Amino acid sequence: MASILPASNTSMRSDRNKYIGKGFVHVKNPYLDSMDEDILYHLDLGTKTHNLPAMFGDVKFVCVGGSPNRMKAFALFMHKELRLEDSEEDIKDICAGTDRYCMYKIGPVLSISHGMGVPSISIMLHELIKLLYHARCCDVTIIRIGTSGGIGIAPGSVVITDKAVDSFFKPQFEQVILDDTITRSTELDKELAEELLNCSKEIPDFPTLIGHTMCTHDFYEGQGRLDGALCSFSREKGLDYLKRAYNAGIRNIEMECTVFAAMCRLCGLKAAVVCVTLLNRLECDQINSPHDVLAEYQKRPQLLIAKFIKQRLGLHD
Ligand SMILES: O=P(O)(O)O[C@H]1O[C@H](CO)[C@@H](O)[C@H]1O
Ligand SMILES: O=c1cc[nH]c(=O)[nH]1
Repeated sequence: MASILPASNTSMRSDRNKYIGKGFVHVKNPYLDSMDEDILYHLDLGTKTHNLPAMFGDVKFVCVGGSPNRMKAFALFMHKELRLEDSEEDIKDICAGTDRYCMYKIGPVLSISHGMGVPSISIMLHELIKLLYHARCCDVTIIRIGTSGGIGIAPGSVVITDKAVDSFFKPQFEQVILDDTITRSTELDKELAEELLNCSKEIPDFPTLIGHTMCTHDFYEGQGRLDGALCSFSREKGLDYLKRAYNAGIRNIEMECTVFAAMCRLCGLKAAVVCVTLLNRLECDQINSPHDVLAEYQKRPQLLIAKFIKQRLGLHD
């Protein structure tokens, strides 16, 4: 897969402005184009060392999720679903030179892991978005396929996010930049969410709903759990918070959706968040379903996204 550039082909200063608009992925950084080289350190890729347009120019769908194993499994699944001619052994981790993230390319689909939490996904997204920009990708759809804690819905339900909200139930992402806090919108693509919901209706016994998703900066206290190493509130207070979240339209809690929505929106990527729920937080804090049940739950967003991508590509089951 690696396409290494000859030493002479090093300039980044091509006419980049023409790629803004028209569905091209763009960056909002006046300094980038004046750099002679851009090293995507955590992806082990770079503009001088790799021919990014040749390697990634045809990417139309990017799927991201926390776990490296899940994203490898998704890549292998997509390879089967798209019935590509190359063999399964050809699917190699493009980022094998770093153990921060993994990345697989299956035809027009890129599958990438992002680790847990806002800082981890944010670093990956900076470099991924620059990668798509350097590769001159256009009309890219990006989907986070994750796990989450449900609120007031049956475990195993798939939630398609309409609004990504913070711990105060606000549809915004606050980023500390230098010693200032700036607020970015977390609006997601409504049509894409509806398209995904319609797609889910074609899969038998597939509980799916559209709802708000809350992003927290902690799995334990931040999500109202009583079972962390620290807990500074009462059972009643924790439950009251979760009930208020439910009444505000929140149906699940995870740890990346707000920064994901904010960054993708600013850079011209149509984005969706599709997470399965592993438990009902109004009933318990611990994830206690058997391993095989959890493994099957984790596959649900993958099934839906595979169906969606095949529909978009005009492939039928
Ligand atoms: O299943 P993933 O994609 O890792 O996402 C969820 O799971 C992790 C916590 O277990 C957090 O990263 C949360 O957002
Ligand atoms: O409860 C949960 C389950 C998965 N991921 C989360 O962030 N919270």
